[in-house]
Amino acid sequence: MLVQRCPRSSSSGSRSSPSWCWPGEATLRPSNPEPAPRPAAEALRIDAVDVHYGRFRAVRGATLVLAPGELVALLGRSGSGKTTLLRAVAGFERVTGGEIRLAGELIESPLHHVPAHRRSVGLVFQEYALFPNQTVAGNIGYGLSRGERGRVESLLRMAHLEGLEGRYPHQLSGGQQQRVALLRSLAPRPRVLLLDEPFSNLDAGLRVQMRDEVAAILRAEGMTALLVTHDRADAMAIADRVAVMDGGEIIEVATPRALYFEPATRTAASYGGDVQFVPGEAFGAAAESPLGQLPLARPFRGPCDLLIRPEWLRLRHGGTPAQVCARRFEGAVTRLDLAVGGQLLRMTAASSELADPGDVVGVTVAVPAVPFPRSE
Ligand SMILES: Nc1ncnc2c1ncn2[C@@H]1O[C@H](COP(=O)(O)OP(=O)(O)OP(=O)(O)O)[C@@H](O)[C@H]1O
Repeated sequence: MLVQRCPRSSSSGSRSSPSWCWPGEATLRPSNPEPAPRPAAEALRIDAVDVHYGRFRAVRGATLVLAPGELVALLGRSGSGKTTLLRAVAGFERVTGGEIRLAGELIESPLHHVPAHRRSVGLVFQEYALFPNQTVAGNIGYGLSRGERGRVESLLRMAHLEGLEGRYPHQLSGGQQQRVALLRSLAPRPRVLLLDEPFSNLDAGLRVQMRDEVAAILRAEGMTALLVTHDRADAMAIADRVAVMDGGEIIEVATPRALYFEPATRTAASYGGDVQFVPGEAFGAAAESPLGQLPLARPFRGPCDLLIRPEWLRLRHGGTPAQVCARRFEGAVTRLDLAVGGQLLRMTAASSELADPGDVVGVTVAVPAVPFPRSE
C-alpha cells in the first residue's frame, strides 16, 4: 500500500467531507462507460475538476496535465485550493465535476472513484509521518517485498543516507527525516508522487538544500510529481512548470522563467515575483514610458500598463533622472523608493550600489517590460 496516512484529515478532523468522500470506500456507483485510455504521454490528467465542501466550490474547473517524469509545482496563497486538489488526486476528496486520470486510466469523476490505496500514488507531507518504532531501512522498505531489499539500499545511496539505515526516526535531523519520508514514498515506485509543502518544517538554509536534493532524487527516479507550495522560490527553483492556483482556479501554467519574465496575466505576475506597473504607449516591440523607450517581452500596441519588477531597474549614468526618496538596507540588497516622472517606483538594488535619499540618479530597465491591456 502506498498511501500510509493522510495527516491533514487525521490530525485536523475539521474537514467535514460528505459521507461518500472517504478514501477506502471501495464501491460507489457503477462506473460510467470508460472512454478509450489516453496516450501514455500523459502521466496525470486533471480535467475541469470541481471539488465542493457543501455549497462552497473550493476547486473550480482545474485543468492540468503532467508528462511522465515531469515535476509541476502547484503555487498559490493560503486557501486557494491547492491541498484540496492534491487530496482529490490522492483519493481523499471526491470531485463534483470533471475527471482525473493516471496514465490514461480514469481514477476519479463524480461517478467513479478508485480508492486511495489502489491508485499507486505516493504522498509526502510536511509532517514526515515516519513510523517511530521502525528503523530507517524499515520505514523505506515498508510495503516492499523481501526480494526488493536492494531497492532500499539503492535509494539510501541515492539520498546519501548510507550508514543511517539502522537508526530510528528520533535519531535523525529534520532534513534526514524528510529524505527518509521521500524515499519511503518512492520505494514502491508509485505512478505519481504528491508532495504537500514538504519543506515548510525546515529552516531557511536547510530548505534550500533539501529542495535541491529532493528535485535531484525525483529526477534520478524519473518520477512524475506534483508539489504543493505557497513559496514561489521553492516552486521556481525545482519545478519544470508552475501551475498558479488562485481562488480555486488554475489561472496559468508556465515554466518558472515564463512566469517570471512573461506572465500572461497580472494575477499570475504577482505569483512570479514582486510587481509594479508604469503606464506606457506600445507600438509593437517597444513602448514609450516615464522610463523612456522600453523593449517589450511580447508585441503590443496601444495604451498599456508595463510590468517592471523592482529588481529589473538599474542605477546608470545617463539613465532616466530619478530622485531617491527612501532607502532601506537589507544586507545583500537595498530597497530604494524612486520618484520618476511623477511616479513612485520601487527598486531592489545590490547593496554595493550607493544612493542616498535626496540624490538624483539615472535609472534604466535591464529586462524587457511586460505589457498588459490598461483595462485589465
Ligand atoms: N473540510 C473542509 N470543509 C470546508 N471547507 C474547507 C475544508 N477544507 C478546506 N476548506 C476550504 O477550502 C478552501 C481551499 O482550502 P485548501 O486547504 O485546499 O487551500 P490551500 O491552498 O491548500 O491552503 P493552505 O496553503 O493554507 O493549505 C479554503 O477556503 C478552505 O477554508
